[in-house]
Amino acid sequence: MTTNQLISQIRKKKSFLCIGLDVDLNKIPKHLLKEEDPIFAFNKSIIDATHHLCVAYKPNTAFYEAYGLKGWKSLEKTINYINDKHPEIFTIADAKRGDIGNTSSMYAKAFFEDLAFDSVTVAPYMGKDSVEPFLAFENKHTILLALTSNQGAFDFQTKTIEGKELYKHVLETSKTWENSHNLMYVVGATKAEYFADIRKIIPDSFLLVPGVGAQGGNLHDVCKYGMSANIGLLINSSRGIIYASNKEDFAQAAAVKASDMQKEMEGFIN
Ligand SMILES: O=c1ccn([C@@H]2O[C@H](COP(=O)(O)O)[C@@H](O)[C@H]2O)c(=O)[nH]1
Repeated sequence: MTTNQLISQIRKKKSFLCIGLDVDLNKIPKHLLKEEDPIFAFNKSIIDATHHLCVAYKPNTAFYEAYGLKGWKSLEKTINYINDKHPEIFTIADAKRGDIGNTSSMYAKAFFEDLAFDSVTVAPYMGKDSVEPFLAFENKHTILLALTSNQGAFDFQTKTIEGKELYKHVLETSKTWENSHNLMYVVGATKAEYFADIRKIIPDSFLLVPGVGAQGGNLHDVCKYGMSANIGLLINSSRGIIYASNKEDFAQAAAVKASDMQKEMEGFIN
């Protein structure tokens, strides 16, 4: 998917909501456990109930890898279902990959070719040659971890090196890499006070923003300080939406939560 297609979808739906599909068999409604593939059955119901309210879905691969081969099959069925039924929706494999170039190329093939995701999250720690193999895929997007939503972000990412915080080095240096137009960045909603500085370095790039809801981040502040001329935000909520109810009405309850967020977002789109 091109960035322009993503922007058109945002303007059409008046939403920049990304729903995180982080499926935990201990949290889904009990009646689904008798299905042949409970994870896919859960995702299908959530997608059917929310696709008109969001512009992106983000399965975190950990929640599928934890169930071995069966989990990976559920992930494959989920991405195929989204791509078949709602090809306009942007898909994110939250896998946080990155390795020596030779290995990164295989990660990129796995997520962009085999699973046909539009984007994958990648850790910047191993540098240019670990990220460029992902960037080589045109109309696929590499979402680099810049300033994450967790407390541990302060261990390294905000430390000053040569007069500048590490996350700023990540933003500035990554802009010089080949095919950097295919980059987006992860910035946590819990770090709203950093958005103005971040926008000085990357005014137009899309930011994937996790951390609203369950982690305490605030949608209003993220929009106020993080929005670009072309919106430039994908705000993710996972647990806050998909576990709104653990009863038979779980999909409708998820749609109500997603609709509340979409309505708040609508106010920021002109
Ligand atoms: O900085 C980061 C990067 C990724 N995540 C992931 O996003 C979702 C958040 O889930 P919630 O239930 O809405 O808290 C999850 O998959 C994280 O692994 C993040 O939270 N922060």
